[in-house]
Amino acid sequence: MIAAHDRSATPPADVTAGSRPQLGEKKPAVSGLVRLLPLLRPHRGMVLLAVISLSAAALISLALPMAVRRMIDNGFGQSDDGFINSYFLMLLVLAIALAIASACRYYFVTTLGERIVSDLRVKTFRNVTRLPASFFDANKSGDIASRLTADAAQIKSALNLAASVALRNSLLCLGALVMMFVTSPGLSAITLGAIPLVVAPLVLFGRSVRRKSRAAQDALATASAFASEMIAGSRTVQAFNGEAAAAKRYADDVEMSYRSAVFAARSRALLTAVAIALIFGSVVGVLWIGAHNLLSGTLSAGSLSQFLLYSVIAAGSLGSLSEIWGELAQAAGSAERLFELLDEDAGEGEQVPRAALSQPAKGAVEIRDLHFAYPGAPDRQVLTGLSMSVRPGETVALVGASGSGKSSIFSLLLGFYNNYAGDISLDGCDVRSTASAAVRGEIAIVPQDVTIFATTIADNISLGRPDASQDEIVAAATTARAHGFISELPDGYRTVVGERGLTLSGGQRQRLAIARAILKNAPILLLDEATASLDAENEMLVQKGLDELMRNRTTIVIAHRLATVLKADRILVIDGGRVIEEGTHAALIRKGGAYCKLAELQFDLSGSAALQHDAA
Ligand SMILES: Nc1ncnc2c1ncn2[C@@H]1O[C@H](COP(=O)(O)OP(=O)(O)OP(=O)(O)O)[C@@H](O)[C@H]1O
Repeated sequence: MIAAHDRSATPPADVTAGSRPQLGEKKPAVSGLVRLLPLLRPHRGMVLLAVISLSAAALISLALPMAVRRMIDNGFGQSDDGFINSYFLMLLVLAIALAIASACRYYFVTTLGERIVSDLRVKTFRNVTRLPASFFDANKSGDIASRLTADAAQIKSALNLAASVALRNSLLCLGALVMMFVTSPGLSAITLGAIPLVVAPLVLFGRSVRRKSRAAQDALATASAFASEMIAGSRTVQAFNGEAAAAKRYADDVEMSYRSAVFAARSRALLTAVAIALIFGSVVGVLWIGAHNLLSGTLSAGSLSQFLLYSVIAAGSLGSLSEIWGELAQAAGSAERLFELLDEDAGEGEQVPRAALSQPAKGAVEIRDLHFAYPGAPDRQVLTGLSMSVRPGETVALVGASGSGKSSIFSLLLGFYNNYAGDISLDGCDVRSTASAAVRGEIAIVPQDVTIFATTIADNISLGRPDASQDEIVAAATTARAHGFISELPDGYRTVVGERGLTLSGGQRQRLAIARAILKNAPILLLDEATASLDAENEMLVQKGLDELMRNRTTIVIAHRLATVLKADRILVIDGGRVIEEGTHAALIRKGGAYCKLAELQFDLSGSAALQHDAA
């Protein structure tokens, strides 16, 4: 029987909408580091302490030249012994105060930097975990990880080093300029005229450094993404003798990042040279005029010394500001990359939930006229008007050629993609207008490709119910026929499994996944059977676990074995993204249509000749 719901229809226009851009395709945000400021808000107390110690250190530094002037004009000029002694004592006290203030400045600013970057990492990661499947289709996991590590580290070092020095030098520069005016307005006016000449090239160069360092970070992220993929797949790489090719590709990527970094370094070096030459050139010029003023008697020796010291402070702090400017520009590139991740819209396409699932859930699934294309390949229709319904407690098997769209149905049921046309409902509730978490709470999935995390066996089983008791975990594992092998592990349920469960066999990983689904105890079960990799004993154990899991639940199973289709209440044959046949195994074999041909290929039907006879 051809599926009653099968309707040919041209796909609605919006099916192909929703193509998701890759990270880095967007225009860089101009806000840069300024966006870090709101992160300071929760740490106001610490900010205040940092500002106080910073200002204290700057004020003390600024007081020193005044002391020098008074000493030259009053102490040395009038050979006053007592005056010199008390001034030196005061200088010592100032030096100690400066040391304490500088230490506090370093401590508070560094701690703030660490705090902000930690907060930013946590916030960004939280957002990343909520992003839709289309985001992960379009972006490499290594690149995302590199933003959370390398870019965050870059921001931290800029904040720790540069922000502390930058703020201190800005204060010093400003204070020194004011004091220069107080000391000698004439000389200061000449100095002021030189400032735009110094600042303009710095700003211009800063922009180019930022662009170049962003390119270096992007290139490094590409290399890191490739490296983490290769490390994760190291067994496959080695089995195919692909080490040399992988190493070469990584070397090429790293070389690219090196070249971008050298480019950025060249710009920064040039920036530093230009800044120092401009700043000290103007200081020398101004002092030359000051020396002539001293000779003509319009300026005292003490005042010229004071002016000299202030101009050295101003020039020195401007000089280091130019270096820090480069560092800050580099960090702005990193901040941009991190904020891109933070700004990714986790709720893309998700409307405000209007519907709520009825409780207790019954487990009815209804799909009507579903059209769907993956956002990354909007021109390729994967589902083309698929309709199916599953009653509560029923077991439905999906069969079909590879690539016919079976797993895509699971992805849509779980709400991973919203850019489809047609209707999907659970217990009469539209999936798209129900909160994703509520929909996913009703579904347990055992995927073909089981994901096991590098944590304890117990944590792996309780993924869907972190609050489950040890007894519940053991009970689920026992039902899934996993308790036996877990008990033999060195630390039992507390054994930490290798990354992606590599220290476990394929069958053991699958039984853990079944235990995970049993513990979740959801009314709807999605099962992507995977038996090809299992030996007979493991297959039997996995099958027993699955049988327990399927009892009294709505089950949709992508069937890979004959035993499953024989047990299913109904079989749906999927072809080209729609249901083309529907019925029991016997009925479909009798019909001699698409299922009959598929079953001969997919399941070894030679052993079931009797069954075919029966059907006939
Ligand atoms: N994330 C994705 N982005 C783009 N295309 C995809 C994506 N996932 C699957 N596809 C494509 O969608 C089509 C249907 O894939 P699907 O995984 O649903 O098939 P399937 O019937 O489950 O196949 P199999 O039995 O081999 O697992 C395939 O052509 C596949 O290339």
